[in-house]
Amino acid sequence: MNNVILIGMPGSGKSTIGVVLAKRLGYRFVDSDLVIQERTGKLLHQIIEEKGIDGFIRVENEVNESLDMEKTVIATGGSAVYGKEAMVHFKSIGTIVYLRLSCESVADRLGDLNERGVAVRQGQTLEDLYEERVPLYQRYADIVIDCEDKMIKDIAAEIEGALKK
Ligand SMILES: Nc1ncnc2c1ncn2[C@@H]1O[C@H](COP(=O)(O)OP(=O)(O)O)[C@@H](O)[C@H]1O
Ligand SMILES: O=C(O)C1=C[C@@H](OP(=O)(O)O)[C@@H](O)[C@H](O)C1
Ligand SMILES: [Mg+2]
Repeated sequence: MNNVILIGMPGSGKSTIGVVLAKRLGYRFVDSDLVIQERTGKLLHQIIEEKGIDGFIRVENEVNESLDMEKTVIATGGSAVYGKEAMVHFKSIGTIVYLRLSCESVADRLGDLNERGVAVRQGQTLEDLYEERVPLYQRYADIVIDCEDKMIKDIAAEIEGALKK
C-alpha cells in the first residue's frame, strides 16, 4: 500500500514536515501521537507517568501496529522504532522515510527531554538516546533524508522526489 511513514528523533520535523508532504502528495495526514492520545484518552506524558517508558512503548507499538490506512503520510513518534511489530507492519503498508538530523540540532530544538515527554530512561543523556536509536532508524528506513540546515518545504520536496525514484 502506498503510505509514507516518517521516522526519526524527536524534533527532527516528522509532524511539521508530514503535513506539508501530505498536501504536496494529495494524501491524508495522521500523527500517530494523536491517535495514541485519542485511543487512550490520555496525554502522552500521562501515559509515561502512569505506565513507565516500557508501558508507553507497548501502547505505542499496539496503536501503530493497528493503523490501517491508504494514501496517508504517517508521522510517528521518535520512540516508534522500539516497537518491532509496528515497524514490520509499517514496512508492509508503505515506504519508511528516516528524517536524519544531527544530535546537536536535535538538542537545540528539544530543550528539556522529560518536559517534552521523550521516552528517555533515568540517567540516559540525549547523546545516549541518539546512539541507541540511530541504528534502529537506519535499519528500518527505505529512504534517508538529511534534514540539516534545510527548510521544511525543501525537505518535503526532497522526499517527494525520492519517492518517485
Ligand atoms: N527544517 C526545519 N527547520 C527549522 N525548524 C524545524 C524544521 N523542521 C521542524 N522544525 C521545528 O522543530 C520543532 C520540532 O518539529 P516536529 O515536527 O514537532 O518534530 P517531531 O514530530 O519529529 O518531533 C518544531 O518547532 C518545528 O517547527
Ligand atoms: O522520541 C520519543 O521518545 C517520543 C517522541 C514524541 O513524538 P515526536 O517524535 O513527534 O516528538 C512522542 O511520541 C513521545 O513523547 C515520545
Ligand atoms: Mg511529532
